[in-house]
Amino acid sequence: MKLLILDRDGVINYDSDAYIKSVEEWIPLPGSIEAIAQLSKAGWTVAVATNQSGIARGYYDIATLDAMHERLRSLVAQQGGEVGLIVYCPHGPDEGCDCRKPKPGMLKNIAAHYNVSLTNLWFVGDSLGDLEAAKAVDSQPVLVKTGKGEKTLGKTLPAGTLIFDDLAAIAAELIHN
Ligand SMILES: O=P(O)(O)OC[C@@H](O)[C@H]1O[C@@H](OP(=O)(O)O)[C@@H](O)[C@@H](O)[C@@H]1O
Ligand SMILES: [Mg+2]
Ligand SMILES: [Zn+2]
Repeated sequence: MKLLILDRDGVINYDSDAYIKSVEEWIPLPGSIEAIAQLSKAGWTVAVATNQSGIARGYYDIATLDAMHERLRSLVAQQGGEVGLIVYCPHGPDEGCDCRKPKPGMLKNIAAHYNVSLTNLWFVGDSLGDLEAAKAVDSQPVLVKTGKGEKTLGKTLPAGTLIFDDLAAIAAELIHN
């Protein structure tokens, strides 16, 4: 099956150093909803793996997070597509969980859900931790320049990292090649 895993903040929606704390603050990046819908209609399953330490920090609750993801699903459905499994890490950096990126726990979870190999599976992110999570399980790290991507570009990237301007460019590449 054609499975693509996306980071959320900075890839699908605008990110903020103050966290995305409400549905109102959850604003899709230009072209991202269309890109997901087009990928979905082209036979791709689009899943999401997102760190949400704002839960542990008390900035917002699970119900609010679920409402953001319902909004994402609704917007993509309005364009004739659908969003696959959305997995999040609600823990803080000091809790030592197995799911917080750069650990690959969420990627493993999603691959197991769909019963597919992680090898060379594209994982799209804007932060170095996203790319490192992909590398840790021999998936393909893919950096977008949106969100924190431009800043991440200045760091040492995992070997073989692919770089795209945004999610729309990735959709064009995957659908037309
Ligand atoms: O990019 P994804 O994984 O979808 O989500 C990132 C968010 O959970 C937040 O992650 C935080 O990092 P810390 O969790 O505080 O290290 C900060 O980078 C925030 O700016 C950001 O909104
Ligand atoms: Mg991000
Ligand atoms: Zn976690």
